[in-house]
Amino acid sequence: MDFLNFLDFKITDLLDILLVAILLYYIYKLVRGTAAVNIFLGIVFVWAFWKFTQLLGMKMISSVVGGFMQVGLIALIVVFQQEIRKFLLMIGSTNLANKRSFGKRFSFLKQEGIIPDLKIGVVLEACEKMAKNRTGAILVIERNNSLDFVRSSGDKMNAEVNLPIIESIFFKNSPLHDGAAILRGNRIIATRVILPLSQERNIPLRFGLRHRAAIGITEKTDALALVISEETGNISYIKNGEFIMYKDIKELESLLKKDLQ
Ligand SMILES: Nc1ncnc2c1ncn2[C@@H]1O[C@H](COP(=O)(O)OP(=O)(O)OP(=O)(O)O)[C@@H](O)[C@H]1O
Repeated sequence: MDFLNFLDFKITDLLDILLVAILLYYIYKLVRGTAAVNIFLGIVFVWAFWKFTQLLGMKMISSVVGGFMQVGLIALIVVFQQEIRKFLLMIGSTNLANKRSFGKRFSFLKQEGIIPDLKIGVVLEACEKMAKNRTGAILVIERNNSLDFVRSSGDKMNAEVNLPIIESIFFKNSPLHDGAAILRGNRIIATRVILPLSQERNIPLRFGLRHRAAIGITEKTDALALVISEETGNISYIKNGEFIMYKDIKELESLLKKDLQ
């Protein structure tokens, strides 16, 4: 009854499947919308062709393609160098001390001590005011992945989140208004930050660099972004590289509360 062996399903098998699923999800997240998808499909095609020629016993062509596949691993590292970098960055920048439940117990791991929770109401009030005045802004809210790797591209700050500070950062004539502000808990930890731009090709043309930058950082990390459009005064909520729709500011507030729990 060898064919029934697959019924011998252990808990480690379940864990195995789960880990592969998570790995595939992260790979998908990294390559989505980039040229890497086409390269990956190209590799799959060459591999399928190689197996096909082997099956038909076409020795010469299969040894040529086989030779190519043998150096495949090195080629993969070269071709996917950017994606591998991002993947390692994503894992390496996971800030365990920032995890809400975990972090409260292990807050001594953080150099800056216990960080108070973000006052979402204050942030949204500032967003509404800026939207009314057509002041463009990007606020990036850190969650579990540390944003230190982008923080260094801007100016460090350590100010409590409050309405006048947010408004004055993004005030058009302020020297700080360009780029993004990063929030960690209830503190603004950087301004004028340059975010990585998303390479996604399906972003509607009406969205420019500000929105592309917010999509970029939320694709690469688990941060949340609020973007105020200078052109339309719309407040966009961006998570996992996608625009999250909401009806009104109350709904946005509850979405943010949920995502920051
Ligand atoms: N990589 C980046 N990181 C952070 N901020 C950026 C980045 N690129 C552009 N910005 C910000 O976006 C501003 C330009 O916005 P742009 O008009 O291109 O975007 P938009 O998405 O159309 O927004 P809006 O609707 O406000 O016009 C810049 O002045 C700068 O402050």
